[in-house]
Amino acid sequence: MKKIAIHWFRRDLRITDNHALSLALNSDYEVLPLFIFDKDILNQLEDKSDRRVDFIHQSLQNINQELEKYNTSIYSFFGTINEAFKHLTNQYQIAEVFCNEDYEPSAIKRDEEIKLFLETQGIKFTSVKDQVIFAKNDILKADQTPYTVYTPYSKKWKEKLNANYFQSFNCNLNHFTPNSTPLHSLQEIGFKKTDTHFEAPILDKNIISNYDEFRDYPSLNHTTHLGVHLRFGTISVRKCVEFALNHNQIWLNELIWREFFMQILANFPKVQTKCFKEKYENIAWRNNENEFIKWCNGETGYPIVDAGMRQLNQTGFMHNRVRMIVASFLCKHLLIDWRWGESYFAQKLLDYDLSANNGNWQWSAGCGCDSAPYFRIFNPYEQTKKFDKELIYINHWIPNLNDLDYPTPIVEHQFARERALRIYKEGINNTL
Ligand SMILES: Cc1cc2nc3c(=O)[nH]c(=O)nc-3n(C[C@H](O)[C@H](O)[C@H](O)COP(=O)(O)OP(=O)(O)OC[C@H]3O[C@@H](n4cnc5c(N)ncnc54)[C@H](O)[C@@H]3O)c2cc1C
Repeated sequence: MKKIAIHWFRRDLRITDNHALSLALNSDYEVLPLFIFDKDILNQLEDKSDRRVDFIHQSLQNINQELEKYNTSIYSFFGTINEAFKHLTNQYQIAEVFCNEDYEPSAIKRDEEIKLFLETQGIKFTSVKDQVIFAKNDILKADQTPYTVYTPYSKKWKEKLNANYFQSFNCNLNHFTPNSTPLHSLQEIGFKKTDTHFEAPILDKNIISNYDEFRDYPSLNHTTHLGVHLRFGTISVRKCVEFALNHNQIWLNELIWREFFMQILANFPKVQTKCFKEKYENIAWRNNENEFIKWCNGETGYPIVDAGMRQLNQTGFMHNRVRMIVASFLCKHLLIDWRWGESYFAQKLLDYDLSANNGNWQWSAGCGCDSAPYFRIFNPYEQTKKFDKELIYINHWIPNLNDLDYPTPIVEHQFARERALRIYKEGINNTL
């Protein structure tokens, strides 16, 4: 049997400018493209119409359409990662497995285990940087410790950047091994098609060039919606960074925030469950379940909060400005533990990413690295005046705003603000 190499697709669902794929295709072996529908992950998803699974499935179908021209297709496996590699090592003579690095703690553990298993079989495991420009240890302070404040991190990030970092990786698509096994259907893996239409990833010059001017107004929808594509690698971050450099520095800053939070999670994995600033663990959250349900359903009686939550529930997306408002509202106005909100977003967001979600929730709650100070409490009414003055966004998501059945405010703003200030202060001082 001829020896082959495997390219294991994970968060890199594209066949151009893909680092690990380019290495595999340049190796001495023909390459089998692999995707594993990982039961350990899929079983955790309660909603069988999960938009992320649909997105992944559609992206794999798109890749297969391209691969057809090269007489191959993705070899899909439905099971656990261990089962997949046991099966593959029985089925094929594998010389090497290539993949792109994934920096989430559970993925790091998974990759270490698979690497060990493959090595016992005499198979090399090669994993390389692809989803970021700078990974965990690439941008460090002079004393070789990680940055925990964004501004100096981003300054160093920009100083270090040069054209080599965003050079495209050439993928020689003629070097695949033939394969004709069909992709598992959504049904076969226990999921359903959703009603979401996924736009192809586009670096839209109009949106990006004017990003700084319009990005904060939710009704204008003037952001790129590339979050999901960066999350699953259907666009290359190198292309995005190159485009940002040429068109808009503020948009570049957003891409750097993404990497900032990724290196925070990788260097401080405790943030996955704990406040970055430990003293915030002592806040006496009220954690009222009924209020939480109202927040989730967009029934707080605060129109900008409710509009955001309804947008999230109906589409899987929420505008960044509104994400900040609803998160602040949950933690400060309702005094509900940020982890509850984080976990709700994790279920619903199409662009859900552990590091960005966690980092931004901790930022909003005041307990994260480089957070908004705890006494900065967004006033939802003032935010509306500034960013949705004509109520266009609100009216879109709450057509019955003026009807009698629209709820009255769940809590009075000034009262909630003072309560939050008191409870936060008491919590933080508890440990001094
Ligand atoms: C409470 C809260 C939770 C969030 N959860 C997530 C999440 O799970 N996944 C996620 O990708 N972003 C998250 N964000 C950040 C931000 O809201 C989204 O990245 C952005 O709204 C996505 O829209 P877009 O793709 O049009 O991005 P654009 O505004 O066009 O920005 C381009 C890209 O830059 C990155 N980016 C932008 N802002 C941030 C940021 N503040 N932190 C990290 N990366 C950023 C994203 O990859 C984004 O797609 C969260 C923000 C808040 C306040």
